[in-house]
Amino acid sequence: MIPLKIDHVTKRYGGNVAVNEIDIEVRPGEIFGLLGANGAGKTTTMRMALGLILPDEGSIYWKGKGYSDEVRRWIGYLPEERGLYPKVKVSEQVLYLAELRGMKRSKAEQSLRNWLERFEVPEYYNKKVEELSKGNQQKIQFISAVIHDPDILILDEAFSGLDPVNVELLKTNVTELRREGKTILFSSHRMDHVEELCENIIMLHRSNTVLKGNLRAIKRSFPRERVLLETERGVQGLESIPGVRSVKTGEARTEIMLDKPDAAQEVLHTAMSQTEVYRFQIMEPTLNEIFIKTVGGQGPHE
Ligand SMILES: Nc1ncnc2c1ncn2[C@@H]1O[C@H](COP(=O)(O)OP(=O)(O)OP(=O)(O)O)[C@@H](O)[C@H]1O
Repeated sequence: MIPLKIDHVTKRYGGNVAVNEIDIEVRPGEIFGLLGANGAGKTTTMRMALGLILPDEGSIYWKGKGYSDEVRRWIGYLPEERGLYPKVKVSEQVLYLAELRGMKRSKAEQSLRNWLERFEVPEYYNKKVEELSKGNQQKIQFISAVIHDPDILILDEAFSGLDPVNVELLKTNVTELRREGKTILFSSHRMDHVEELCENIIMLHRSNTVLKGNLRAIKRSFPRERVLLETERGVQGLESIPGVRSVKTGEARTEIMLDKPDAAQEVLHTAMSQTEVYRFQIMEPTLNEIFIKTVGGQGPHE
């Protein structure tokens, strides 16, 4: 049974289509990437996956079922806009949210203490939210999303506002949840995070699906237009090779962008005819490059 299935879903606001005929299936033990530029339809999709708004066409199934109170308890949500009350104690509000989702108080207390340990902040149990830094509030928000041990997790910009150490800590916990078999829908503008965590993705652009599938296969399907070159001495004349778009020479290496992937061999010949080549690598496109190419220069923002 697929834990989260978005089946041919369309959502309109007035006359505007916010999401057009999209299909998403997220399996157990999977982090599925939901990508798109501003206004592409990601939030609308997540709100439907949470059961907060209804599709106009198509259906959403959680473990094969339509939305109900039971389904609500299976879902954990980390919203992009953080919504903790500053004056209320961490334990009070997280335990309240856990009880709302059907958890017994004693079990919720134990779970909260475990999660605070996992995030290396056990002392926050009795602190007010306003006493915590923004990044640490983010950890508490994440804990609120997972405290009731949901099978389906919807994470919107999970790592925003965190320093690099805490990004790693949260990533470790997200991958641990994947290992436990959770089903995770992951929306982010950070393509490097998506590349690291997601096996499958969907890319939306102006409400439509423009790319979908296995990330490795998607990367293989795009032409390899970037060459890295490390040589003993500088190489002359790379710019004038037909099919070379640009040459950027840095301290230790040269990066060559190609219009025609075939030009790579001529780049290598030219370099070898002039000096010793330490490294020659034809690079796969990064997801960031694919994103920019696919959504027509409307790049992702941080
Ligand atoms: N409540 C609403 N009423 C009217 N239009 C809406 C509403 N919510 C979203 N839209 C429209 O639907 C489209 C998709 O918006 P959505 O918020 O889903 O995009 P997004 O991909 O989450 O963008 P962002 O990255 O900026 O958060 C946009 O054109 C937006 O203006």
